[in-house]
Amino acid sequence: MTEILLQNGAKVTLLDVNTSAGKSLKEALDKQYGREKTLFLSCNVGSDEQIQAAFQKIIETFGGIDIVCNNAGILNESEWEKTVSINLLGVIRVTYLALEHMNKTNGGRGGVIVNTASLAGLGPLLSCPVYTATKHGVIGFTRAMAAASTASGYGVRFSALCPGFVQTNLCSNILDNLGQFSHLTDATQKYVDQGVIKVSEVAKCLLELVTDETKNGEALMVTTNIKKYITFPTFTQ
Ligand SMILES: NC(=O)C1=CN([C@@H]2O[C@H](COP(=O)(O)OP(=O)(O)OC[C@H]3O[C@@H](n4cnc5c(N)ncnc54)[C@H](O)[C@@H]3O)[C@@H](O)[C@H]2O)C=CC1
Ligand SMILES: CCCCCC(=O)CC\C=C/C=C/C=C/[C@@H](O)[C@@H](O)CCCC(=O)O
Repeated sequence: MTEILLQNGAKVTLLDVNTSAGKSLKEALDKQYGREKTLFLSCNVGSDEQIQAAFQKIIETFGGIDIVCNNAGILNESEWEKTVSINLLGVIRVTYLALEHMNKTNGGRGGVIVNTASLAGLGPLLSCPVYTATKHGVIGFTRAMAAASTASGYGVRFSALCPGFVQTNLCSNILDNLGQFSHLTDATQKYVDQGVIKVSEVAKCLLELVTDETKNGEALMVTTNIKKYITFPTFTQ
């Protein structure tokens, strides 16, 4: 995701609780894109203070915040409260703190916030009900924020990215983290066996949500053979 943003002219700040991984990635990106194009800051999305400090440093370094990608996430059905704290509460926390800087009614210059949900945010994944709940929550929060932003004149677009299985560390460790639902490994594997998508495909979808200014309140589903904007039921007469 970082690379596609850099390739399209953005300067990118990487925020991650994993300091060693973040520093290593920064070193690699420096060689390819130049030291001035990226910044790495150690940051736990569970901490208001760390997020606020990071945003302050970003503004000092790059002058403002135009794009936020809430991508931090875990899957651990044993440590389910931590899963909620990071996957859902972290998205809400970062969004609200970013809005303080991006909101046009607050002196900001607007922008776009893309939240990484999941296919499990659109349908229940039986082996990880809490993960499923967090991702459903991310989609609901994102869509509500999009409507609130439009109605309030914030000038900030919000959309959710809903990938199927993607070849990453999280995907590699899934079956170890199903907790009381580990007996449903085979059922989960069934979905994995339907195909795993490349990170580059997800990144292209991110770029579309960032650059297409008509996209607000969207949930973009991407799997090995489907890419579609989800239509949700409406209840107003
Ligand atoms: N891998 C997959 O099959 C899919 C993943 N997703 C979502 O994509 C997002 C990225 O996950 P992956 O790249 O797959 O997993 P990953 O495990 O490779 O990356 C997750 C990143 O989040 C960071 N992180 C974890 N807790 C954090 C915290 N408290 N504060 C800051 N950073 C924290 C980790 O250090 C790691 O760098 C997650 O939200 C995940 O739920 C959605 C659909 C499919
Ligand atoms: C096991 C956790 C995976 C963590 C990474 C992901 O977020 C991957 C999500 C990938 C697939 C999710 C599939 C969800 C399927 C459900 O919607 C299922 O209920 C579909 C039922 C309807 C159907 O099969 O037609």
